Amino acid sequence: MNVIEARGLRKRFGAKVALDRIDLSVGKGRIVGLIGPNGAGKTTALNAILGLIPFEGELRVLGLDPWREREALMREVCFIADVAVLPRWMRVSQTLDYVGGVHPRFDRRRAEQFLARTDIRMKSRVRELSKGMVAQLHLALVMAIDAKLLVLDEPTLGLDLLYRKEFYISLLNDYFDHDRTILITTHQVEEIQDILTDLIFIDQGRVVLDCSIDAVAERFVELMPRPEHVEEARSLGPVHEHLLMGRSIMLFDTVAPEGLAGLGDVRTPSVADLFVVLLGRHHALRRNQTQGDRTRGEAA
Ligand SMILES: Nc1ncnc2c1ncn2[C@@H]1O[C@H](COP(=O)(O)OP(=O)(O)OP(=O)(O)O)[C@@H](O)[C@H]1O
Repeated sequence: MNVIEARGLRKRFGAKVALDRIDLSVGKGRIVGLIGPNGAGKTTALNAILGLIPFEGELRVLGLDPWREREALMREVCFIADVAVLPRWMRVSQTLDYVGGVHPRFDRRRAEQFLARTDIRMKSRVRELSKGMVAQLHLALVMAIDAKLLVLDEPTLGLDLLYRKEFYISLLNDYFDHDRTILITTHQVEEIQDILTDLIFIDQGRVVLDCSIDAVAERFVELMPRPEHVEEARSLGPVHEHLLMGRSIMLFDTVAPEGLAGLGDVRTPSVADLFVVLLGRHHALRRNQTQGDRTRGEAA
């Protein structure tokens, strides 16, 4: 059974379609990056998965309908939101008391062990902590809950580079195992690409790419052809080409790398480069569709 299974998932806010019939399958033991520009529908997708909003279409999370069976789902799921806040008047020890009181799967000792490795003191009040420390405390609370699915919506927003790195290292070393699944949204793709097992690009409520990181390496190749081979490389149909310091850089989709290697330097594109190219194509496609619809409308 997949941890998340969506078929034709749709969410409208009035006339605005935030999710446009998307399909998703996320298996156990995966670390999935849900990547998209502002307004793409990421938070809406997470909210549907967490049972926070009603939706159209089919959606199962850990075999449950998140909207109808939210209570049961909440026992198995943890969540850090981009607007995550902890009560500022509480002492750190009281936040542990609180989560211990409301969540049957909270292991207080685990949270304490994690916090012992930070500069956070049990007696401090939340308002005395820096933004990075609040994120660490939040992570300590969440990681001490024995959940099957952890959902992180921009968890490192506003943190400096060191805290961001530390956050993801802790997540991998202290939390992740192959029985758990992590779903992360972030705009800082470069920082998480090494920890992801899967990538989902979403734009304007639609899934633009859904594949494993291993499949990305098999499917996409970036080529910097030697000047004498530029035309030959072009004839192989790159999905994108741009110039960098006078040299052509081409992106190929499902073209055997062996055929390209003789033409220049090949490498796997970074997730950020792939994102820019695929999103650009998706925008152009949607623009053409809209123009086509308009022209057909006028003709009719
Ligand atoms: N409660 C709401 N009422 C009306 N429109 C909404 C609501 N929530 C989201 N939307 C719209 O749905 C679309 C998707 O929003 P969403 O917050 O899911 O995007 P996002 O990918 O998380 O963006 P960001 O990266 O900026 O957080 C946007 O156009 C947004 O304006």
